[in-house]
Formats: sequence, C-alpha cells, structure tokens
Amino acid sequence: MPDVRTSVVESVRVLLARARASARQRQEVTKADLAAAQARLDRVRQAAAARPARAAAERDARLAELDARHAATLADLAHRADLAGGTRAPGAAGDPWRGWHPTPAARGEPPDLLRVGEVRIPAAARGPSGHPRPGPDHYHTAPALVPLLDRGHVALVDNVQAGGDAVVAGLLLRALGRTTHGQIDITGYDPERLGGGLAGFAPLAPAGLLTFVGPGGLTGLLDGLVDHIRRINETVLAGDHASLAEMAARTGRRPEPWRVAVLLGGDEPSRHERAQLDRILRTGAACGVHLIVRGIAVAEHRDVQVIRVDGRRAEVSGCGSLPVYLDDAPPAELVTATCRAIADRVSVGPAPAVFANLLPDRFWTEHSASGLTAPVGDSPEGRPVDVTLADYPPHALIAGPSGTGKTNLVYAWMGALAARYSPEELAFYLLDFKEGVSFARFAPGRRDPSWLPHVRLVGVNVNTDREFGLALLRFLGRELRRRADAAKEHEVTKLSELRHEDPDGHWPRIVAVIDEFQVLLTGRDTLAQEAATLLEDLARRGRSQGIHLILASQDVSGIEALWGRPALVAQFTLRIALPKARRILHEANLAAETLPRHHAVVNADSGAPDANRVVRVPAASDRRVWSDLQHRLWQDRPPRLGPPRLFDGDAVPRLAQAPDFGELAPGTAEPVALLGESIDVQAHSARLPLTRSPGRNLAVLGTRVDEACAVLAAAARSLARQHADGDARFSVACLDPDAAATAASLRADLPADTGWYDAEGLAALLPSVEPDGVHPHYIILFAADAAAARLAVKEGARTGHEHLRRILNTGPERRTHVLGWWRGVNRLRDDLGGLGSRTDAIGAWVALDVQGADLSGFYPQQGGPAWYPRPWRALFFDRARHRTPEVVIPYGLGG
Ligand SMILES: Nc1ncnc2c1ncn2[C@@H]1O[C@H](COP(=O)(O)OP(=O)(O)OP(=O)(O)O)[C@@H](O)[C@H]1O
Repeated sequence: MPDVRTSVVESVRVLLARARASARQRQEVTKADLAAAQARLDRVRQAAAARPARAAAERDARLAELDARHAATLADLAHRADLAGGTRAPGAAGDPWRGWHPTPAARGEPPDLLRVGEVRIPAAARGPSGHPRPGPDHYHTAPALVPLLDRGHVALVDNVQAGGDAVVAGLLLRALGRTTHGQIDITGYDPERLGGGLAGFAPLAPAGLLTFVGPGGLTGLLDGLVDHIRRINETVLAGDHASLAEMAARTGRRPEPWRVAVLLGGDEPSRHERAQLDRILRTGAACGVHLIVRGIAVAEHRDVQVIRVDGRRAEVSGCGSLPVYLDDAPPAELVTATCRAIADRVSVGPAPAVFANLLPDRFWTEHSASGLTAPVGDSPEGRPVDVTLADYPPHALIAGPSGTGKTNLVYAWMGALAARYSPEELAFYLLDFKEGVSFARFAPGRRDPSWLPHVRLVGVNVNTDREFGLALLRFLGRELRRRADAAKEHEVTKLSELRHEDPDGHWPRIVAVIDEFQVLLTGRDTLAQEAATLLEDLARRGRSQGIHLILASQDVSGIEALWGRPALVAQFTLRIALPKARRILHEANLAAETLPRHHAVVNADSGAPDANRVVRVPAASDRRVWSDLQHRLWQDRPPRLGPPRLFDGDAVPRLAQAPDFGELAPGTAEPVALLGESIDVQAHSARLPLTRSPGRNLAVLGTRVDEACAVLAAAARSLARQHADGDARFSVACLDPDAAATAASLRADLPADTGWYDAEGLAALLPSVEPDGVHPHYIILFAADAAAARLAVKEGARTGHEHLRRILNTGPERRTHVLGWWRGVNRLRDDLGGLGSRTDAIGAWVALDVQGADLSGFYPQQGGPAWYPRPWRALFFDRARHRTPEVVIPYGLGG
C-alpha cells in the first residue's frame, strides 16, 4: 500500500514537472489531478484502516511519513500555483478589486490570462485520529484564471443570475484594464435584459468602444465577426503571421483591436447562426475575436473555457474538478469610472502611430536611382504607407490649416527618407517662410552640434527675405542645367540613366522643401514672377533630373497662388491633405473634411478620390525623438560632408566668418570691396570690384548710422586685406559723431599710416589728392554731407566740392576711389553739383532707408528700383555689373 501512495505522490510530481515544462499553462489540470490523488489517498487510508491491528503501528508510522511528505508537496504545489497565477495574470488581470486600476500590457506583451476567482486545494491537515482531514479552514488557494484575449472564448453555464453577472463584468473589466485604451471593441447582445447585463459599461458606448445589438441582431453580429476574421486573415496576417498575438510579439505592432462579443442568452440560434458561432469559436482567437457566451449552448472546443456557475462556487473547465470560488463582481462605481476614463482618452483621438516604426532595421541600404520611397505613417490597419517621389509622382503639395501637423509630417517623411538613403543618394534643401525656426534643428546649433548629413541648406526666418527663396530656386535651376548637360554628354535623358552611365558621379536626388511657399509668390512684383517661372521650370524638368519639390502651405491662398498657373500645379501629382485642408484634393474629394487629428490623406493621383490613402502620422516633432535619429545618422556621416549652410534671416552675419573674406590676400590685381552678405545659397559676399575705370566709387545712402558704418567698414577692411603694408593708402574722414566709434575702430584695423580727418582736415586733404595710378588710395567718408558747409569754401582756386568731384570723376582710373556715406540722396546730389548734374561718377551705391523712387537719378531705368527699406537690409547696385539691384545684409559691427 505505501507503494501505491508513493506512486500517487510520484505521479503528482510528474504532473508538476509537466505543468512546469509547459510553462505552467496547464496548472489547473495539475490541480485537478492533485485533487484526484488526494481522493485516492483517502481511499487508500480507508482500506488501510481495515487491516489487522498488528500492522497498524507500522502503517501509522508510514502513513504519517507519507502524510508529511504529501502535505509538503501539496503546499509547495499550491504555493507555486499561486505564484504562477500572479505571473500569468499580472496587474489588472488578477488584482483584487480593492485598489484595482488598469495596467495595460506593454507594446508587444500579451495580455495573458484573466482571473475569475480562486481555486481551493484542500490541505493535508490531520484530524483528531491523526488522519488527514481536509476542511474549510485547511485549504491552499491559487488564482482561477481563464484565457480570453488572443487565446479563446468563455462559455458560462449558470442558473443563478448574480454569479454569472459577476463573471461577465469581472472578465470585461479585467480585459479593458489589461489593454491599451481603445484597443478593445465590445459588442453586447442582451435580448432579454436589453443591455441591462452590461449597464455599467455604458460609458464606453459614446466613444464607440461598446455597441449594443438589438434582439434581432445576432445574425448580423456573428456575420460581422466572421467577416472581420476573414479580412484579418487575408489582409493583416496575410500569410506572414499565424495570429495577431504572434504579429504583435514579433513586430511590436497590433494593427487590429480585440473584438469581444458578449452574448447574453436569447432564442435558440438558427442553423446559420450556430454555424457562424462555431466558425468564430474555431478561428476567432488568432484574429483577436472572442466570445463570452451565456445562456447559449456552444460546442466543445479546445479554445472554449466552460464555467459552470453555482452561486459563488463554480467549476472551470481548465481547473479540473477543483472547486473555484468566484470573485465578487467589481464595484459598480469602479466599472463606470474606469469606462468613463477610457472613453475620455479614446475620444481625444486614436493611439498615435510611432515614429520608430518608420525607420528601417538597417540604415542607408536603399538606392535612389529610380526614385525615393519611404513611409510617412501607418494605415488605419497598421501597415506602413509608402510615399514615392520619382518620375511619377515627381513633386508634392502638402496642405492643412495651421497646427494640423504639416511640419510634423515633413519631419516624419524626412526621417524615414534619411534613414533609408545615404547622403550620397539624397540631399535636402529646406526653406521655411514661417516665422520661427522649425528647420533649424537640422543644422548645428549652440545646444546640439549635430546636423542631418543629407541637409545642404537650411533657410529659417526668411519670411521677409523672399530673395532667399528666389536664390534657392536659381541655385536649383543651375543644378538642373548641370544635370541636364551631364545627361546630354552621356547621351541619356534621365537621372536613372545618367547614374547608370556615370556610376562614379555624385548625383543624389535632391528634395527641396519649401514651407509656406506662397510667401514667395505673393506680391505681384518681378521677384514673384521670376520665382513662379523658375518654379514652373523646375517642376517640369526637375522630375527627370532627380530634383523634387515639396511645397507646404497653410491655407487656400498658398494653393491659389499656384492655381493661376495650371501647368505648374499639374506637375504636383502627389497631394497630401491634413485634416480640413481645402482645395488640395480634387473638388469632389472630401476626405480631408472628416480626417481625425494627426491623420493625413496621401493621394498620388492629383487628388482623385479613388487614390486616397489615409495615414496615421506619428509624432516626429519631439526633439528627443528626432535627435536620437539625427545623432545616429550624424555619427555615420561621410567625412567629406560639412555642416549645411544655415541662412537665418534674423541673424547678422560677420565679415570675419565670411568665406569670401577668408579668401582675400595681398597681391590682388583687381581689389574688391566686400559690402555685406548676398542673400544667396552659398553665403557669398556682395562684391564691388574697384577697377581702374570711371565711376568705381561707392555711395552709401540713408540715415541709418549703424548700417552705413557697417557697409563702409566692411568695404575698407576687405580692401585692406588685399594690400601689403605700405602698398595702399587709406584716408578716413569721420564727420558725424555717431559714427566716430566705428570709424575709430576701423582706423585701428587699417595700416598705421592711415590718415584721419575731420571737416577741416578733409577740406585740406582733398586738394592735395593727386592720384599716381600706381598706389591705390581709398578715401573713406563717414557722413560726407556733414562737411558740405566747409567744402563749399574755396581752397585756392576751387571749392572742396570741386576737388571732391575731380577725385570722383578722375580718381578711379588712377586707382583712387571714394567710398562715402551720404545721409540722403539729395545731399549726395548737392555734393555732385545739384539737380541736373552728372551722376555717373557714382558707379555703385548701397541704399538703406531710401525709397526706390528717390534713387531714380542713379538708376538706369525710369522710376528707380523697387525697394521698400527694411531693417538691416540694403539694396546694392553696381552699374557696371547689375541688371537689377541685389539685396544684401550688412556685416555686423564689432568683429
Ligand atoms: N502626428 C502627430 N502626432 C502627435 N503630435 C503631432 C502630430 N502632428 C503634429 N503634432 C503636434 O501638433 C503641433 C502642430 O504641428 P505642426 O507644427 O507640424 O503643424 P503645422 O501644420 O506645421 O502648423 P503651422 O502651419 O502653424 O506651423 C505640434 O506641437 C506637433 O508636435
């Protein structure tokens, strides 16, 4: 007999080993077996009691020993079962209702099992006779868990209403608490109590998370679920994954919600309904479709847990014959409060897509010869939505009212592209006409020295500097010609062919992004006209040369600016509409109207309704999210790639940092005065060559002292850099005390023999200037007009003005140049001899706060140039070189 007992315990051990080996999944079965072993043991004991008395002592001793071992094993098993239960039903899946709160499973983590009560395992306690005696105070407990989400279905068989209600409510609440808000769709079919059975969950209904189906609706409900299963199998799992759970574990993405249908009684299902029920029970779990059925008999299936409820007690099929004591129903207020909180969260919007999902496993593996393809977000089913720029579609228009996420979408798209294509394959040129610095993050900054290696140019705060937009278009136009010429040379027409013919050439695809591009095209001036013409040319011919434009705009006006040019618009076949964007899609295409927040409609067919693809756009604006990616790419940048050119319209450039200044050296045959920074792509300086020809003088015009001083000082400093000591003569006259500090600091930087004059000194200097044609002499006049009274006085036979005019007229040919500042155009005219006098001695001028019309006397075209003065900008015109004047930014004073 002891052998039998030993074997009983042994078999329990085996059961335990199996249970552990199968990841404790079948622990409930083990418990059942254990209970059976317990029963067998009792029977053995009874049999043993009938044995002759002389065996009793020995028997008792052995029994006692067995009992002790058995009790220890049982306690150990029960303890482990309890622990295992805690692991398999963590947090909201198993916590007691007191203090319960949702604890959604992490991304990719399975929601696992749900607790319905506790299993009671009788302990091997001893009665007064010394025999073991199971009793209510002598049992071990372990959680009774049932598989639902991703695992199966639950069928309740009960007579007593209250117990079953508690199980349904408990299961639903725990399921809601274990999943991310809004990831479960519940459908209630409760024909007898018309939804009363799920009343506490009603707050989920307005958020669309709970739907009630009326008494006649069972067929439709089951048909709908079967359809979901079919669709998910066909299009979501698509043969790549066995189940949504496996897909989530492997990819971290779960594109479909769980669908739980709660069927609470009703008439006997029809044959069709029963067939559909069976289909769902067989195939639903893999697709996240689950049933909680009560009062409807369902076929036995391994995915179905049957709970036979009898008041507080129940038998749960997974727990064998061990009794289960059901938990109380969750408190009504806990149910409603939880549901309300979930509904509130969901109403705010769907769970956002994730930026990391746009990035490939391995960076820089794609080739751009035939185009650029990258996702901008997920489809509502969770699949990446790829967007292509290639021969077709070549260019994109993005539209959406302010704050709908255009910039964010551009970031997401750029991130996805930059991670796929190396800087050899892709180059970005970025321009933001909005106030603010949204693209500045791509260039090195004070806080973060990294940059996005693909970016060659960033223009920020350019809202008043439309010239910079024009400069970018001109630059791209030149690049287009360069590519077209290279293609011609290789006897091909397209970038893909050129790359094939010239595999060693550097021909990345160029993507130029212009945010708020309409700023460039507004204003019916020559600038807008030239910009539109350039844009049209780029749009038309850029497609085959790998130059792609992405234009973004807030409102209709931007699009309208283009609309006047149908040929231009037609090239932008890729349209991206953010919520409530207007006129970007086809007229009959209203998809953007109903788009939720952080979504976009991507349409690669000029907005035709059939080509709509809805995209959930991830948050890519967050600096941390972005800088992680940027740093990775920056670390791997090709060594030859320097930082991008950053043009910041709010920044004041420095002469000392100007590339053109750095290149100046003594010995230049033809000295050049640098006047300020040109508004162009390469940060060149505006140059005034001081050749030996008539008119090579400079007049700076206007009342703004700092800017005038800045221009003159830059000119003088740059000239000084081109002459060895003693090679050239500098004379500085400062006639306005406000300019004294600048003039003095300039003088300190010029050769030691630089002359320094006031009005009196200037009057004495001018008659003595006799150009020798060998040594250059630069006469720098700060506020020349302030000396007018003194220069009007004769010095010998001539007035100071006459000497000045002599120098202006004849000096340049003999290497003597006047670089002067006059505080008004008329004052310059007066110094030149008054109205009607010749102005050609002033071959170049820089206008500050001077109206264009006032410059007409110094400008070849009637009416003067179009110039509306603005702070720290100047208009530079050189008769010898300019057709139209150029806007320059004076270099900052002080270094
Ligand atoms: N898909 C998204 N997910 C999360 N947050 C987003 C998303 N798109 C935009 N946002 C956030 O919304 C705000 C506005 O976005 P964004 O600046 O991109 O809009 P915009 O259309 O460019 O606006 P504006 O035209 O005024 O510049 C930002 O704070 C951004 O972080």
